[in-house]
Order: sequence, then C-alpha cells, then structure tokens
Amino acid sequence: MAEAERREQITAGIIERTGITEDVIERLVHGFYAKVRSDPILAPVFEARISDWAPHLAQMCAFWSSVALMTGRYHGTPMVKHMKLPIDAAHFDRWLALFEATAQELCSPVAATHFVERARRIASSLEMGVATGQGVMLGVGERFRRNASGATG
Ligand code: HEM
Repeated sequence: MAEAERREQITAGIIERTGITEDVIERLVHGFYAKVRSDPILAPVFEARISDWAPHLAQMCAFWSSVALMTGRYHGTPMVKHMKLPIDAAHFDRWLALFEATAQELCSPVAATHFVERARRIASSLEMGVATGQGVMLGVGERFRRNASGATG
C-alpha cells in the first residue's frame, strides 16, 4: 500500500474512534488561543512575538492536525522556537490548564483525552528542551524553574 494511502487509513481510523475532524481542531485552536491572549502569564510571551495571529492560528491547526490526526500537514520546528522563549514550568502548567479547559469545553470526552494526552507529552519534551537550552539537564519528573531574575536556579 502506498504511504499516502496508509496515512489516510490511519487518519480515518482516528476520526472514527475519536470524532476529531479538521473542524473540531479549528474550534479548539481558536478557542484555546482566545484564552491564551487574555491570560496574564501567557499573553505577554505571545504578544511580544506574534503581531499577525492569522498565520499562527493556521500553523497551529496544521500542527494539531498532524499530531491528533496524523495527517502530516505540519512541517515545522517547534523545539527551536520554544528554546528561545523566556518560559519555564509555570508557563507550561498554565498552558496545559487552559488547553485542557478548552478541550473539555469544546470536545467530547474521548476527543479531549486524545488531545490532552498528546499536549502533555509534547509540553514535557518542550520544557526539557527549554531547560537544556539554559544548560540544565532535567531528571525524570523534574521541572524547569527560573528564579525571579530570569536566571536558572
Ligand atoms: C509554555 C507555554 C508556551 C508558550 C508561552 C508558547 C509560545 C509560543 C510562541 C510565542 C510561539 C511563536 C514563536 C515564533 O513564531 O517565533 C509558539 C509557536 C508554536 N508553539 Fe508554543 N508555546 C507554549 C507551549 C506550547 C506547547 C505545549 C505546544 C504543543 C503542544 C506548542 C506548540 C507550538 C507550535 C507547533 C508552534 C509553531 C512553531 C512554528 O512556527 O512552526 N507550544 N509558541
């Protein structure tokens, strides 16, 4: 079977099992970033870097389509982008709390679980990458915290 056909079958299976479609992803992504943009911890990090939200939201829909539906629509390097950001465990906790709340509001329980499991795994690997970029090797289950001056500690 050709690679593209195999991928289509995998995607169809996920859609059947979870009810997640590109429409569901679009609603989730837009709902989530509306919350992010009014959040006191996260909004400043985004607003300092994103002036035009339309391309970012389109990119995030492609990302979640790749992650949740295995469509291969996203071709990017999230680790490189996040390693430069002034973020730590507090940002990741807040990000996940808002993401989970949005998924529960807008998706069926099985779809919400599908998204949230993946978000947690990716957040944890991004947090590890951010720490590594600051010269900190996190142990299993360890979190990355910067001190008040922005240095690690
Ligand atoms: C600590 C919380 C987070 C903050 C503050 C944050 C912030 C940002 C910002 C500012 C950008 C734009 C970067 C740029 O274009 O220069 C970005 C891009 C992105 N973020 Fe996050 N992020 C966070 C967590 C996450 C998590 C947990 C995921 C995935 C589950 C994620 C996935 C992405 C992706 C896919 C992009 C697009 C990268 C690209 O341009 O290809 N982010 N994020």
